[in-house]
Amino acid sequence: MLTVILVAVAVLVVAVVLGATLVVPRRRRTLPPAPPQRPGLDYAPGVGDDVTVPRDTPTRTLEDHDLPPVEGPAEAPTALLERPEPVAGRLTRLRERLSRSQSTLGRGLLALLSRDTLDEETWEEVEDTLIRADVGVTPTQELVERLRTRVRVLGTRDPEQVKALLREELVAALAPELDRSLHTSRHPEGRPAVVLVVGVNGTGKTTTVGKLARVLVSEDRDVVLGAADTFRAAAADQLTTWGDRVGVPTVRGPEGGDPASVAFDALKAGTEAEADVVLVDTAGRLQNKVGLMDELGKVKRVLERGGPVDEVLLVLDATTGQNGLIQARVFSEAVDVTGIVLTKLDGTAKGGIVVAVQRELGVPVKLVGLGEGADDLAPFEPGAFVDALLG
Ligand SMILES: Nc1nc2c(ncn2[C@@H]2O[C@H](COP(=O)(O)OP(=O)(O)OP(=O)(O)O)[C@@H](O)[C@H]2O)c(=O)[nH]1
Repeated sequence: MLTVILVAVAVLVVAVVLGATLVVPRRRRTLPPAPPQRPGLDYAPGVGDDVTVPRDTPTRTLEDHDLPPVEGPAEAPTALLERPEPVAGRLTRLRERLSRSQSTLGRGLLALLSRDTLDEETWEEVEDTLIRADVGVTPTQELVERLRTRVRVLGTRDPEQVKALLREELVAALAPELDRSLHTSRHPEGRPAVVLVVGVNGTGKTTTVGKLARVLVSEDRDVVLGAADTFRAAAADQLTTWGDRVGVPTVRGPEGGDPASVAFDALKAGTEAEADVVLVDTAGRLQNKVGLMDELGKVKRVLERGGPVDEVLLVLDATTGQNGLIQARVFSEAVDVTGIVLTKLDGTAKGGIVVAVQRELGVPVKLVGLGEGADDLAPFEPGAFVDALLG
């Protein structure tokens, strides 16, 4: 019994001691003092507050932050634009290419004229060489006749002098007196100049519009492009790419849409943007003459609402020779061509097509394409062209 009483007392004592240890600290346990409020972090600092209270976390660097994803181009779009070469510097470079590709004509003529005897047979060979170079029969006969007379009158066979005479006659055959300037200036009454570019698909029409846009941009002109070649969707894409490269907007329509409506929209956009010039690319399929006339006539009429179209440029591929002349004839009946662009002169050993086509249409070659490079379009200059031909 005593043992039981002792155990009970011991249990009671242990319970009291444990309870005391558990209760006392709990009663004493109070919340830790609140950290001081930090001006600038926990509340807006007032006068007299120490704003240099150190922050509670280390300062994060830019690398530690999760930055939002960049939308759009990382650089300003203008930084991506190409700077077209100035036209003035082009001709020398292009001349080299021309003289390389066409050296056969110049070299052939000079070799013939340097022969010991300039007999009938030699003059016939000179004629054949010029005709093979696409100069055309009548212009060739006229040229050779004049040259023969001058060589006889001169009475000399000095190669340099004969070469100088040949140069003069070739330049004369290219009608250097023709006005080859491009009318691309904004009109005083506040409307943009309008340039309509026509030609058979594949002649380099779209490429020429793109290159011409670059020429104009290099001259600080504000340009708007109209992709009225709705026949081939890729043509509009191609033109848009050309424009984008130099910051020129392109107005386009749905594939197979009305080319005249695209031309209208392009002119409207150009007028609203106060552009200097609107360049309009066309499809000009040669499916038949009536269809071509209808299509180009409609496009031209729409563009003429504000005033006459400033330039109608016919693009011809120099490598197609006589075929180019047939195209020239058909197009000139459909629209009043004001200038010719002869492309791919770099791809032909000929060059006489310039003479033939000017004669055919009575309008000047104003521009020549001398390669696939973006700035391989040069103003046509008879003297420089003949120098390149003669090497
Ligand atoms: N070598 C050379 N190639 C050229 C020249 N001009 C254009 N080309 C090339 O000729 C091909 C046809 O050019 P495009 O501009 O597409 O011809 P297009 O007449 O507009 O034809 P569509 O767009 O179908 O109407 C392209 O591969 C051009 O790079 C040039 O002066 N020299």
